[in-house]
Amino acid sequence: MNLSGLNIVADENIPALESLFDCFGKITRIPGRSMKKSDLKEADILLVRSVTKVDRALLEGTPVSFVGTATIGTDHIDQHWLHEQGIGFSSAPGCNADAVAEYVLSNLLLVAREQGFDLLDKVVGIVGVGNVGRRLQRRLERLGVKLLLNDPPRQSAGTEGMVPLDQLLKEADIICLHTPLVKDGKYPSHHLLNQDNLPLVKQGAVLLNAGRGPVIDNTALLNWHLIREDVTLLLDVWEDEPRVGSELAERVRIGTPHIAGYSLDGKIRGTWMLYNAFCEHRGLVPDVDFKQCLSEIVQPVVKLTGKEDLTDIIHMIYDPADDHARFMSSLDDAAMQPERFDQLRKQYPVRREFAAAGFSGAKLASDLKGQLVAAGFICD
Ligand SMILES: NC(=O)c1ccc[n+]([C@@H]2O[C@H](COP(=O)([O-])OP(=O)(O)OC[C@H]3O[C@@H](n4cnc5c(N)ncnc54)[C@H](O)[C@@H]3O)[C@@H](O)[C@H]2O)c1
Ligand SMILES: O=C(O)[C@H](O)[C@H](O)COP(=O)(O)O
Repeated sequence: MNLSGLNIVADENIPALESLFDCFGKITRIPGRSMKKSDLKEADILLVRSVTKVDRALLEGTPVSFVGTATIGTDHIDQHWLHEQGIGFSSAPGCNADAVAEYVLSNLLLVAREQGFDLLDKVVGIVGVGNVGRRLQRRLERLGVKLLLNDPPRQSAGTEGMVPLDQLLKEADIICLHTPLVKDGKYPSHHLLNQDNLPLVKQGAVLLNAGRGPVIDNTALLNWHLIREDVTLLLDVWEDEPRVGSELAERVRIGTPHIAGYSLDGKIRGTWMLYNAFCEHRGLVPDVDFKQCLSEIVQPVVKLTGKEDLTDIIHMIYDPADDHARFMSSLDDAAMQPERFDQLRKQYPVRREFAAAGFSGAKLASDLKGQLVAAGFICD
């Protein structure tokens, strides 16, 4: 690596920055939500997360020549303007997709246990079958769950087996939203679920959104849910986050502060992907392996008594009820204050991905072992 002396300005919530970017120069960490042009007067590299709007207003007149976002979503970035200006750009596609798929699985198993149903008797509809949706599809299929898939952009590119959104809404018992937030073009997803199509949702269905808040019109959702309390809501993302109205929050079975993708593995993978992208941008050869970045993080160990089922084991690694309890205790009468929402995210406990788990104690029964492999654990 023969590059140093650059100024790197980064969101304070990006992990593993020092081990990956120290070699390029001086790192200044600042809060992403309030980042402004004056913070970037001398910046060569800007590294953000989803809470910083990166556009002409932020960057014009600054020396920034490379922008990276350690996230999957890119709706906060004006990529067109960056391209016009010749500013290098990278996001981190798929970096936390496993974490989101695991968040969904943990949530669905929680609801199944509470409501006394078996996921195998339900039809799960996945809207948006990209990095997240495909991982979820694979795990549910391997567990034997029936699926309906909707992804018009992929369908028009030739992928078979998709159904129209209205059909999915009418026929699925569980609906999971994993589209990006797109406001224009041929397949906009802004308010994809709205007052016109929410009434199509089946009696007693489960509706989960771990994409972006504005993919569901939250005002329409609240009004509809006042008369459709039979539908179980699981929301990780909110239309006006970091502000969340209590009226909607109090109607959800699981409400979380946009943390579906917050595994430590996923966050560090995001930083590592930006490191690789920056090396490529400057014609450098990367020399840090992803495994090296994780080497000092403690491995979670599941201690088995022999009585656990799949839900128990998954919830030993990640139980969404804990996040929900923290979220609800942060609501005041009218709303979740933006500072509190951000604080919950900043102080998020270490969460590892299923594949990182080790096992001790009782031997795994072979049928449970098969389910764990299907769910994304590696347990040989
Ligand atoms: N809650 C979280 O913590 C979290 C974490 C990661 C990603 N996300 C969000 O989830 C989104 C999806 O992530 P991904 O990695 O799967 O992205 P991806 O780009 O790999 O896949 C998105 C898929 O959605 C499809 N799509 C686009 N517009 C659509 C529409 N109108 N209707 C149906 N399908 C549509 C695309 O064709 C694509 O296949 C991200 O853009 C991000 O906004 C949220
Ligand atoms: O797009 C993504 O990757 C996720 O939504 C990500 O988890 C957002 O986290 P943030 O950047 O807001 O910390």
